[in-house]
Amino acid sequence: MDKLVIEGGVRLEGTIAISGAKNATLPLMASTLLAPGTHLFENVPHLMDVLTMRKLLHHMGARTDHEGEYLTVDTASVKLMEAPYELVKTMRASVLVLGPLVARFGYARVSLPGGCAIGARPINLHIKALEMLGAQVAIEHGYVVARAKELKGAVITFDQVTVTGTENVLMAASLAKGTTVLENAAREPEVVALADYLNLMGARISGAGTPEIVVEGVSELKPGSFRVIPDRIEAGTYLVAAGITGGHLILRNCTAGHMESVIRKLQLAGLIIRDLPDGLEVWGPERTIAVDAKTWPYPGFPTDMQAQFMALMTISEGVSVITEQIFENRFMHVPELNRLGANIQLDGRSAIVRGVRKLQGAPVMATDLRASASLVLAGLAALGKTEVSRVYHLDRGYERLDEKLRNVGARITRVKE
Ligand SMILES: CC(=O)N[C@H]1[C@@H](OP(=O)(O)OP(=O)(O)OC[C@H]2O[C@@H](n3ccc(=O)[nH]c3=O)[C@H](O)[C@@H]2O)O[C@H](CO)[C@@H](O)[C@@H]1O
Ligand SMILES: C=C(OP(=O)(O)O)C(=O)O
Repeated sequence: MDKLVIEGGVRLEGTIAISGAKNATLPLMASTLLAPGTHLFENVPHLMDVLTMRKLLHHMGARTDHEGEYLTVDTASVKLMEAPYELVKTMRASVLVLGPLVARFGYARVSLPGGCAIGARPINLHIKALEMLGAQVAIEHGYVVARAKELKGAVITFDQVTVTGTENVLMAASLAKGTTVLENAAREPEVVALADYLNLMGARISGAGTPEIVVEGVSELKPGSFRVIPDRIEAGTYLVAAGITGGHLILRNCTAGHMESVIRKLQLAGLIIRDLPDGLEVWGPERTIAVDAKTWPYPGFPTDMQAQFMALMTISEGVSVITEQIFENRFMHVPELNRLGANIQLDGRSAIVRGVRKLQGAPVMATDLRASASLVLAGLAALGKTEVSRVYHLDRGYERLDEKLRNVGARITRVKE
C-alpha cells in the first residue's frame, strides 16, 4: 500500500493540465453497452475507477484498450449481463450498467453496491424508475435482477436529485418505446456530456442540463467517438492548492463555466481567479478569509469539493460553517484535519471551522477520495512532514496527483508502506 509524504510550506507556482472527468468517463463507458461495435473516447484519465469499469466491461465480454488519452470499447461480443460483487464493491458507479443492460438485452444482474465511507448511498430511485419504464426488478442474494421484454416511456419524477440515477434512466429510456420525461433530473455537466454522446449515437434527448429531460426512445443506437469533458473537481482541488499555499497556478484544459459556484466561493475567500481561453489562472492571497458553504446538487456548491474547501477554511481568518446536505456521513476528514492542528467541531450536518494561523504536519489516514485530497491540501500548507496513508482512495479519482503537484514545486513523494 502506498502513502504520500509531504513537506509542507512551499508556495506552488506553475502550470497543471487538468485531466478528463472521472464522473463523465464512467457513464460514457457504461453507455457503450447500448450500441454494439467500437466506441472511441478521447481525454480519458488513467484512474483506478476507469480500470475497474474496463474490468467490468471485459467480464461481460467487451474488449477495451486505453492508450495515452484514448480509450476504445468494443461491445460487439457482450454476452454476460452481470456486474459481480467483487467489482461493484470497489466502485459504486458500476451500477451504471444496470440501465443499459436491461434496455438492450432485456436482462441485468448487478450486485447491490452497498454503503461506503460517505453514506448509505441506496439505489432505490434507480430501481423505482426502471420499474416505471416497465422492468421487473427483484433483489436476489444481494443482486438487483431486472428483466424487461420491452421498456416503455413514462413520466419519472425523482424524489431526490440523483446523478447516476438520472444517468441510468437516460440510458435505459433511450432504447425504450415512446417518450420518457425525467422530472427533477440532475443537471450536472457530466449528465449533459452523457446526453450529448447518446444523441451522437442516435438517441433523441432534449433538456439535459435542466431539471426536465425528455427522451424520445429509438430502436437502435450506433457507436461513435466523443471527447470527455474536463474534471471540474480536479480543477477545483488545484484552485484550493493555490489558495492554501498562497501560490500562483495556471490550470490548462478546464471549463470555468462548470465551476461557477466553486470559483465564487474561492473568490470570496480571497483568491484571485481569472479566465484564460483554455482554463484558469489563480493567485492565493497571504491569508484567506473564512466563508460559509452549503453543498447542493449542481449548479450549487458540489459535495465533491466540500472536504477540499474545508481544508482551506482551516487556516482562513475567522469562522466558517460548512454544511453537507447531500451525504449524511461526509465528514470523515474532520478528525484527521484536527490531527493536523485544525479547529473543527461537528454539529449535525454542519462543521464549524475556526481558522488557525498554521497547521502542523502529522501522520493521517485517508478514508475516501475527497477526504484524501483534503488531507494532501492541508499537508501542503502544514509546517513539517505530513504522511497520508491509504492513497488508493486518491488513485481512484485523481490522475498522477503527486506528480502534478511535484511539477509545480510541492515536496511530495509516494512511498511504499
Ligand atoms: C460516479 C458519480 O457520478 N458519482 C457522483 C454521484 O454519485 P451518486 O450518483 O451515487 O450520487 P447521487 O446523486 O445519486 O446521490 C445524492 C443523494 O441521493 C441519495 N440517493 C441516491 C440514489 C437513490 O436511489 N437513492 C438515494 O437516496 C444518495 O444517498 C445521496 O444522499 O453524485 C454525487 C453527488 O453529486 C457525487 O458525490 C459523486 O461523485
Ligand atoms: C464520491 C465520489 O465518487 P463515487 O460516486 O465514485 O464514489 C467522488 O467522486 O467524490
